[in-house]
Amino acid sequence: MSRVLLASRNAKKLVELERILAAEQVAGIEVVGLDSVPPFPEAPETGATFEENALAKARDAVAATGLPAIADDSGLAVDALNGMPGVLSARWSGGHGDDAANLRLVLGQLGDVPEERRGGAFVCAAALVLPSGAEVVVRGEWRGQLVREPRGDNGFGYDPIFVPEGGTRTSAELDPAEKDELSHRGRALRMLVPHLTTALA
Ligand SMILES: O=P(O)(O)OP(=O)(O)OP(=O)(O)OC[C@H]1O[C@@H](n2cnc3c(O)ncnc32)[C@H](O)[C@@H]1O
Ligand SMILES: [Mg+2]
Repeated sequence: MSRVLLASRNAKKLVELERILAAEQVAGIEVVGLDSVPPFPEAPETGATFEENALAKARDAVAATGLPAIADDSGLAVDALNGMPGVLSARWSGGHGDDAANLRLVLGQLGDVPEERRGGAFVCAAALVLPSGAEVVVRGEWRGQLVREPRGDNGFGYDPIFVPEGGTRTSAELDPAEKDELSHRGRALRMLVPHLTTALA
């Protein structure tokens, strides 16, 4: 059994990462969170791309623990805001991880932008880094529309204002399994699974 570290300090994101991997039933691995390893300092996420940040988080985790690590860097890219908040999604309103304030700020910035220009995408770069130094990073995207009023209690972050393409409910109104099936994170992690299997099983 190989232990694999999921290097995220966002509890709700971590739940999704664990759930998606559990559904894939990868044989021979035991997934653990950062609470199972001694604390180590968190490097600031200063990369210009989701991929750079995901790799940096996974590399830090491997360097500190010696375990293979998976990290996710993700966010919302809004067309009418030229792809922002993008890599700044977690701290868009200033403080880190204030989901309600971040979402309110994006809604305010979009203002009266009409339906046809309220498109955007959730993006997730997922990185797997091994103690040998081997690395792989993949990207999943999930397109949708930004609504004017938040709806739903599931998920986290910008889920209450994002209606996935082809649907009518926000991603905060989807059941967890429905979100995982479609989401940027589900897509990225499922792309990573064959690499995980090859590297560790
Ligand atoms: O870096 P870690 O420790 O993993 O945790 P974090 O919350 O800082 O994570 P990110 O740096 O990747 O920032 C992602 C932000 O993008 C938003 N986001 C990412 N995935 C999302 C999702 O599935 N639904 C809603 N918002 C999401 C949300 O605001 C997150 O805080
Ligand atoms: Mg972060």
